[in-house]
Amino acid sequence: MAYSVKEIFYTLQGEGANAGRPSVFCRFAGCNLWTGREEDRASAICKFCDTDFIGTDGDGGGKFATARELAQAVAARWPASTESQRGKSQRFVVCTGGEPLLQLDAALIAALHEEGFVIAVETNGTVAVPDGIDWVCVSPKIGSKFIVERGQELKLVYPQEVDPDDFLKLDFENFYLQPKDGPDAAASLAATIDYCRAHPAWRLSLQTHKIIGIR
Ligand SMILES: C[S@@+](CC[C@H](N)C(=O)[O-])C[C@H]1O[C@@H](n2cnc3c(N)ncnc32)[C@H](O)[C@@H]1O
Ligand SMILES: Nc1nc2[nH]cc(C(=O)O)c2c(=O)[nH]1
Ligand code: SF4
Ligand SMILES: [Mg+2]
Repeated sequence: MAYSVKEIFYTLQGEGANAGRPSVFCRFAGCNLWTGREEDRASAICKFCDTDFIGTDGDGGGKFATARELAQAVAARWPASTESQRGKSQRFVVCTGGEPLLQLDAALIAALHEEGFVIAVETNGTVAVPDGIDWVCVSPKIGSKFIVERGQELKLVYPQEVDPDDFLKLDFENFYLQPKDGPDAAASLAATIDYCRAHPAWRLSLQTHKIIGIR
């Protein structure tokens, strides 16, 4: 199948349990919870998205005809001079979007593994997770049909119209609350800090890339 990719870039994972880890980000175009157009935001299921995921015109973006071609484009972003530290490749790719699981399939998972990558995904939890992904981060959106009940990391944007503790029964290794960025960012941060202090099963996830001014 062909893949539509907004952008591919090398940065540090900013969020959650892998914050600080050098990573290639592969941002797929398109989402099932918002068109990405501002005029549709108010009527979207997911209304607080901070990302431009429309089209394939970003840095390193494009339409890729095969899994192998896309995996090679991801690998080309990993700096060659850093190969094999501490006796092994540190190659790490974060598949995000948009909603990456609308496109990430078995062929692409195999091709990224062949290129030596550990594969992480950032997903909204409405699409079944294919086998073989190494790190699954699920970020539920209230109002959507949530189906992914296990993974490495549940990262809930806060506040939303839900009690976060309702998610603690699910089978995740890490539970993070991430303050909702946007017009009420300061209030969201304060509320998130309060919630974590009162409910210590949760840890604070800051969007550190925004704080330090990288992508
Ligand atoms: C842009 S989404 C793409 C992946 C997937 N569609 C999802 O929602 O998980 C990547 C991450 O950014 C988070 N995010 C999006 N908008 C945000 C905002 N305004 N404030 C904080 N986190 C946000 C999402 O919840 C998700 O964890
Ligand atoms: N540095 C950095 N870390 C991130 N973690 C999740 C992101 C995303 O948009 O999925 C993101 C992003 O856009 N940049
Ligand atoms: S589900 Fe993810 S990509 Fe889609 S609109 Fe929401 S935050 Fe953005
Ligand atoms: Mg982002």
